[in-house]
Amino acid sequence: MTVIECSHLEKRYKNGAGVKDADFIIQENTITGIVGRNGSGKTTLMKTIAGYLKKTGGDISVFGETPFNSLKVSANSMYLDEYTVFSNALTTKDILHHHGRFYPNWDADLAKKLANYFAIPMNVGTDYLSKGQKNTFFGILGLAARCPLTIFDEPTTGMDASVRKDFYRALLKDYLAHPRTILISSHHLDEIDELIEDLLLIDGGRSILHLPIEEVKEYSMAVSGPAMQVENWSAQQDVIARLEEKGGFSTVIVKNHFTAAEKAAARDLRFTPVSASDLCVYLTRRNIGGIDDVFSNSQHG
Ligand SMILES: Nc1ncnc2c1ncn2[C@@H]1O[C@H](COP(=O)(O)OP(=O)(O)OP(=O)(O)O)[C@@H](O)[C@H]1O
Repeated sequence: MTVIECSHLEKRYKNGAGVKDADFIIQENTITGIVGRNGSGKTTLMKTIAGYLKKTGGDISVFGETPFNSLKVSANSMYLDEYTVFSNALTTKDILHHHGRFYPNWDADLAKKLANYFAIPMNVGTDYLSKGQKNTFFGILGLAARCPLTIFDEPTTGMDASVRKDFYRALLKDYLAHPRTILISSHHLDEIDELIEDLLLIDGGRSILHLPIEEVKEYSMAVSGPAMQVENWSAQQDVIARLEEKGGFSTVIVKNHFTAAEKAAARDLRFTPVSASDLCVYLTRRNIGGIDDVFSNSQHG
């Protein structure tokens, strides 16, 4: 069953930024990683899916309804980010209790065990938790609620490395036991590429790649060697990026759909796989040079 369908979706703010053209379908019971550079539109997209923001163009359907002002979408989805706010009159224990009253699939035992494992204080308001504890607590809410659609917007902000690892493991274990539709955004694709099934890459407000993560890992190849040979060989290929030439050697990133004969013709060239995370970097590169260029020839004037 389709849970989310976006067709040329737009959610533009007054300044023109936001989501400009999102086009994808997400099926029930999948974990999708949403990645993209800072400011690419991930949060805007996820908040539009959750019904927090109203689209300005195109189409969006979540559980068959336009999400903005939809009771069905709010009852069946949960959006969590680091800015989630609860009244300080409520302790963390109270918040767990109230979630149990609101979310029909709430697993109170799991929430309690996770809070205990992650050493979350239970007798304070969320303002008294550290940044990492607060986000871990929100992560626990997202897991224990077992909402049909759960949206984690950069859930591991502030978590230390071992908490991040444990959180993702808890997420995977609970998802396998209780499949539902999960969206998770992250700037660290290499941390979630074993967890997610599909990847949605956003760039400049547009969805530019939506594929199973295993296909993303096979999507491209780095081809290196003497610059002239690389140039000649790649002339007939789909080139994604050309890396800086050094000492007469160069590397191109090409789509991995060349034939065996084409590969055999590239005798002196070296083929290396490109990780999903590196591919996303190449697909969203800006042609504005590197950070070193900011400092070169300027003398700060
Ligand atoms: N309330 C707002 N009003 C105007 N522009 C906004 C607003 N919120 C976000 N934007 C702009 O919309 C664009 C997308 O922002 P968004 O927060 O969705 O990106 P993001 O991919 O989640 O970024 P990050 O990875 O840094 O969290 C950015 O250019 C941002 O400056």
